[in-house]
Amino acid sequence: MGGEGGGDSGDSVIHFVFVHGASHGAWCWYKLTTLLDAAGFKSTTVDLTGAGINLTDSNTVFDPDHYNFPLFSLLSDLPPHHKVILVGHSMGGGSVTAALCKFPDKISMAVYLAAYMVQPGSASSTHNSPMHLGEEDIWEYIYGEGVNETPTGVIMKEQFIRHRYYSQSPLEDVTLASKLLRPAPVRAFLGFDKLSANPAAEKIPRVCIKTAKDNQFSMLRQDRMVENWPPSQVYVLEESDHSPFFSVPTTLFIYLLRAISFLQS
Ligand SMILES: CC[C@H]1c2cc3[nH]c4c(c3C)C(=O)[C@H](C(=O)OC)c4c3nc(cc4[nH]c(cc(n2)[C@@H]1C)c(C(C)=O)c4C)[C@@H](C)[C@@H]3CCC(=O)O
Repeated sequence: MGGEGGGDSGDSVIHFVFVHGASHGAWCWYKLTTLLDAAGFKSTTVDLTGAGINLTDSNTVFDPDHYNFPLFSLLSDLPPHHKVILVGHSMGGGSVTAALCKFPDKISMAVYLAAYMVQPGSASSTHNSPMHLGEEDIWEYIYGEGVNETPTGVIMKEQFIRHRYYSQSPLEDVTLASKLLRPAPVRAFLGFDKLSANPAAEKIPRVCIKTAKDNQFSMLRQDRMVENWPPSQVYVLEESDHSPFFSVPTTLFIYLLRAISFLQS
């Protein structure tokens, strides 16, 4: 787990839990959690299995439940009646949806930030995927089980990182991220669209925050996700690249506060 902030551990405080995207870790939320903690909210960031400072080799993570385990364990350890606002970035949206299905009574709102938002039980197929294995030359694959097998890991090639992930972000953050990104578990991701339909998960309000200057996840693709599984609120971060936690942390902070103002108390 990445870390926790906020002095008050009581049930009354609004608690955000942040889930990183592919190759990222709890570290990527440092600006946003600083803002939230200073404003009196509680924030928790998680390192999924094989990410951030989690010690597992991501090439051994084949299953979504194994990948999501640190998030599931955090949610299952919450005190009774304590609910969190779950925020997922990019492929972290898949982990958020899995958590909605497994712990619907622990989540008051799910926020998808430039994120994978696919309805559980909707028959998706890899030909709809914006990222086929081998589709573009921007990815470095790791074949942990041999070259004739499905890759076990994937990471963006160094020369594409700045443009694709962080084009509008401060250079210091690009430098930091370049040193911290780790291979992502391809096989666990391939299981993300296998969730069954879940009526309890459908009842939880979902918010989509789109990123307009995103060179990784185009607005067209983001719009398609919203059309396919309409959320209750949609926001657009006009000046954001794929990584709003670096490029526009203050606007993101304001949008999160606006989103939660619609929660029933
Ligand atoms: C191994 C294929 C697997 C997959 C991997 C993957 N997806 C993203 C990354 C990787 C390695 C990223 O780095 C990026 C991200 O998380 O940035 C931090 C990814 C995205 N994936 C998205 C949507 C999306 N992905 C898939 C499928 C896969 N991604 C494979 C299972 C789907 C579908 C329908 O199958 C969808 C909708 C976005 C949230 C981001 C950006 C995607 C892009 O490259 O346009």
